[in-house]
Amino acid sequence: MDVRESLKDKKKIVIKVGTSTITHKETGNIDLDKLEKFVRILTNLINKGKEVIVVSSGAIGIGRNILGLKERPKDKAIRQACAAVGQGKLIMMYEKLFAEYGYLTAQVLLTKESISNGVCAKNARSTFEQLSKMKVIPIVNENDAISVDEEGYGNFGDNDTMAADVASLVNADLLILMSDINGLYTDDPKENPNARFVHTVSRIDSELERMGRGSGTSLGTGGMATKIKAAKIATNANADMVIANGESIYMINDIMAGKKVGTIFLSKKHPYKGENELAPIKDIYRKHRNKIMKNTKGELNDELYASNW
Ligand SMILES: Nc1ncnc2c1ncn2[C@@H]1O[C@H](COP(=O)(O)OP(=O)(O)O)[C@@H](O)[C@H]1O
Ligand SMILES: N[C@@H](CCC(=O)OP(=O)(O)O)C(=O)O
Repeated sequence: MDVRESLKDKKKIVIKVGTSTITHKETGNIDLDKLEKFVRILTNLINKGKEVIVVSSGAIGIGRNILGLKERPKDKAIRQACAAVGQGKLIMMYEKLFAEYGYLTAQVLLTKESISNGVCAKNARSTFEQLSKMKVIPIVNENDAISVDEEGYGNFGDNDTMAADVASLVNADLLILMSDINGLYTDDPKENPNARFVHTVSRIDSELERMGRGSGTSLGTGGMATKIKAAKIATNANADMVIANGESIYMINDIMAGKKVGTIFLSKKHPYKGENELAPIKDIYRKHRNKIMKNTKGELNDELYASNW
C-alpha cells in the first residue's frame, strides 16, 4: 500500500507557511508572486471541496522590514511592535488576494492560553466552526503583540506547534508545514553534509527527536525540533503531517495528489504501521544486505529503519 494514497481524500487541511516561504530572503519583503500562487492553490483546494485553515507566520519579519530594522530585535517590546505592524500588512495581503477569487478571510490570533484553557479552547473551536459554516477562510497567527513569554503563561513562540494545536482543535485530518527545507533529515543538512533524507515517519521515538535541531536562519523560528513536536501533537490527534519545501509552493498540489514529496508523519490511526523509512540508506542496505546484517547485529542505528522496505 502507498502510504500517501490517502492524502488525496483529506478533507480538512491546516496549512502553515513559514516566514521564509512568503518573504524574499534578500530583503525580507513579502514575496508577492509566491503569496499569490499560494492563495490560488488554496482557492483551488477549496473549490475541490476541501476545507482549508491557513496558519501564516511573517508578522515579525514583515513588520521588522517595514520599520527598517536590519536584525531580528532582541528587545521583546520592539519584537511585539514589529508583530503588530507586520500582522496588519500580512492580513491585508491575504484579504486582498482571496477577495480576487471571491473568498472572505478572517484573522484569528491565538495565544497559548487559547488552547490550554478549556473555556478559551471551546470558544476558539466554535469560532472556527462558525467560520467554516460561513465559508470564511481563517488566517491564523500567534497574537505576538500581546503573547506573554513568562512563567505560568508561556507563548507558542513558533507557529509549528501552534499549527498542530489548531489541527487538533478543529479535528483536521492533515497538517502541512511549508518550510525552507525539503523535510526531515537525519541531522541539519546545513551543518552536516552527511545528513540523509527521511521520507516516512511512522513512529516518533527519542532517536528521531534527536534529529530535529534549531532554525538555521534569522527569519525562521524553531527549526526542525518544533516540527517534530508538532508532528507528535498532530499524529496523536489523528492528523497526518507533511513537511515540504515552500520554495516551490506548487508542492502543495503534489502533496495532495499523493506524490512522494517531503516527509510524511503518519497519524496514529494510519493503516500503514511499518518502520520509519530513511531514503538513500535503503539502496545501501539492499546492496550490502548480508554484510550489514552480519556486522551490525542490530547495533547500527540504520538497521532500525531497514526492516520494512
Ligand atoms: N534534522 C533536520 N532536518 C532538516 N532541517 C533541520 C534539521 N534540524 C534543523 N533543521 C533546520 O530547520 C530549518 C527549518 O526550520 P525554520 O528555520 O523554522 O524555517 P521555517 O519556518 O521556514 O520552517 C532548516 O532550514 C534547517 O536549517
Ligand atoms: N508568529 C511569528 C512567527 C513564528 C514562527 O514560527 O515563524 P516561522 O519559523 O517563520 O514559521 C510571526 O508571525 O512572525
